[in-house]
Amino acid sequence: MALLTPEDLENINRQLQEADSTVRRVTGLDIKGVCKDFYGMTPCCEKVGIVPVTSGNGIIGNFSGSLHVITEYFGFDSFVTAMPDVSGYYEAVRNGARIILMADDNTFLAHNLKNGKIANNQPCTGRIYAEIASRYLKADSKDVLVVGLGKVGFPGAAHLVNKGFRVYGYDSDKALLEKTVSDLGITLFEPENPRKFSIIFEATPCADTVPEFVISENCVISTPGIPCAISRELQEKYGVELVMEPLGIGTASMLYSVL
Ligand SMILES: NC(=O)C1=CN([C@@H]2O[C@H](COP(=O)(O)OP(=O)(O)OC[C@H]3O[C@@H](n4cnc5c(N)ncnc54)[C@H](O)[C@@H]3O)[C@@H](O)[C@H]2O)C=CC1
Ligand SMILES: NCCC[C@@H](N)C(=O)NCCCC[C@H](N)C(=O)O
Repeated sequence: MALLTPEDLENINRQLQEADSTVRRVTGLDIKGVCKDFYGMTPCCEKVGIVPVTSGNGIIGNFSGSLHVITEYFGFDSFVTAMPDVSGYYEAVRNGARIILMADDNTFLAHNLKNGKIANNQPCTGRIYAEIASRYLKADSKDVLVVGLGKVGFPGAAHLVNKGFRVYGYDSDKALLEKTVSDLGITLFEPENPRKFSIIFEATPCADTVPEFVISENCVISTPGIPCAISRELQEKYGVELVMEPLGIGTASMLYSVL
């Protein structure tokens, strides 16, 4: 899995605010409003214990601190434990955490100790970015292009199929693409038969994966993928609404899903 870097998380509060204003333009709701509508739940100051984890590549400098900013932004009462790992988990529970947030190099989870619900960041991220894309107020059809059908992209594509969108899928892994087309009953997107989309959802660990010939004027590109799926130049040339943020929207989706 491509790991976050401290640079990705710089000034997370500003990144979150910018993403929120884009989501408002795209959907008419802020991120909180989309989460509330999507999950049918509203937080009421649940206490969130954030536990740093030292395994694998170890602690990412501002990861826990960013989660503290993010949880507070979405109306939760959160704290980062002084200790990491098992001691940190113990500390979180002893200090009254109702929801635990913690991540190693492979899994980022939210666990509600009271109702037993547990969430994984990858599917939660895919679904919420797909949900935001599906609510685009200026969409010209129900056709959606999905680029990247992995642990984030596949759940997002499945969500769009369930919502009745016509999903055109593309992934550089041909075997995965073929299997996903048959599993989800989506349409294989063939770059040799170019067409434009007003809704695009991207979830790959590569830059510039969305080619110019699929971008329509004022389209929405909803993309958790890091680095960015299009250049700043293309974004400005087509007036693209770019929904992109490195951690907060996916974390909000996890938290709402365990309420
Ligand atoms: N913003 C956020 O909150 C989050 C962002 N991410 C990011 O989302 C991205 C995807 O994560 P995962 O789904 O876990 O990775 P993954 O490795 O499971 O899936 C990525 C998929 O993209 C495909 N791909 C790679 N390059 C491509 C290209 N040039 N064109 C088309 N397809 C291409 C791969 O074949 C793979 O199927 C990563 O960059 C990850 O860091 C992940 C979780 C949360
Ligand atoms: N964008 C959300 C998905 C994050 C994921 N790609 C990642 O970097 N996971 C590694 C997190 C490691 C955290 C570390 N163990 C700590 O606790 O600081």
